[in-house]
Amino acid sequence: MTHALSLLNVILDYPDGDGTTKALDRVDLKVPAGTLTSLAGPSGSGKSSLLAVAATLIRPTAGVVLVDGVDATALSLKESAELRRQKVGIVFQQPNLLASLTALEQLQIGAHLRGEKPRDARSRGLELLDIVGLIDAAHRRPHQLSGGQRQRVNIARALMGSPRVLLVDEPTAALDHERSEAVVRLLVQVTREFDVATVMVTHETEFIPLTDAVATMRDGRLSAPRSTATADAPPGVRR
Ligand SMILES: Nc1ncnc2c1ncn2[C@@H]1O[C@H](COP(=O)(O)OP(=O)(O)OP(=O)(O)O)[C@@H](O)[C@H]1O
Repeated sequence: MTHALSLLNVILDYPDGDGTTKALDRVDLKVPAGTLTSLAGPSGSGKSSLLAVAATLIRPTAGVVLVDGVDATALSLKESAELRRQKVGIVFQQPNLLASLTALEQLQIGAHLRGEKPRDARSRGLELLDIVGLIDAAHRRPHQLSGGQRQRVNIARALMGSPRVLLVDEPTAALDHERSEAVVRLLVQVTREFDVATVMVTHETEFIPLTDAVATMRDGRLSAPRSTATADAPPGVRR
């Protein structure tokens, strides 16, 4: 089986006064394309650090990060930025949409920066807005969208560059229960549809059964991912 994302024996030390804080301690994680792994664990356990290393935003102290088979830790900063641009989509907790741009324009701006043809970017943007259920809101600005709709734009924007790896940081933190479940279901759907390897940090354990696997961080150590296929879904959560 090929893994679009692999972290092998990854260590991340942050300087902390005279010593260091071990944010990631010999972490191993392999995420096959087309699957979504939930990342759980208490505050301060290292979840955001893991996402940042997987996103090639932070270089680990030791270990290997393979993105679509390429060792990001062996690249120059410029080369790893290019790898990130081509292969990694990131969905931050807050959508951080630009207030003056429509939903479609939020998607087009990244494509413009990547030098893509405006016409191609427009049609891909519309296709993605359709997939996330926002085709009728394509020309609305952020203040005309609900929190759930803004998060959908955020997800569509992360998919614009056709990433191989999608990293999602607590996408439901600001949403009510119904919208949270819809966003997690959407993430599973796009993971399948675009055959992307997705990692989602979440505190909402009740939605984990909707995803393919779960791994738990504790004090920088990551448990081996466990398939959710046999896990009992909590009442009210349909698989
Ligand atoms: N830039 C930094 N410099 C120094 N220490 C840091 C830095 N970022 C995180 N840490 C430390 O690394 C450890 C892991 O933090 P991290 O933010 O990855 O955890 P987390 O599980 O994402 O927490 P939360 O759920 O609260 O976001 C913590 O001890 C934290 O204090």
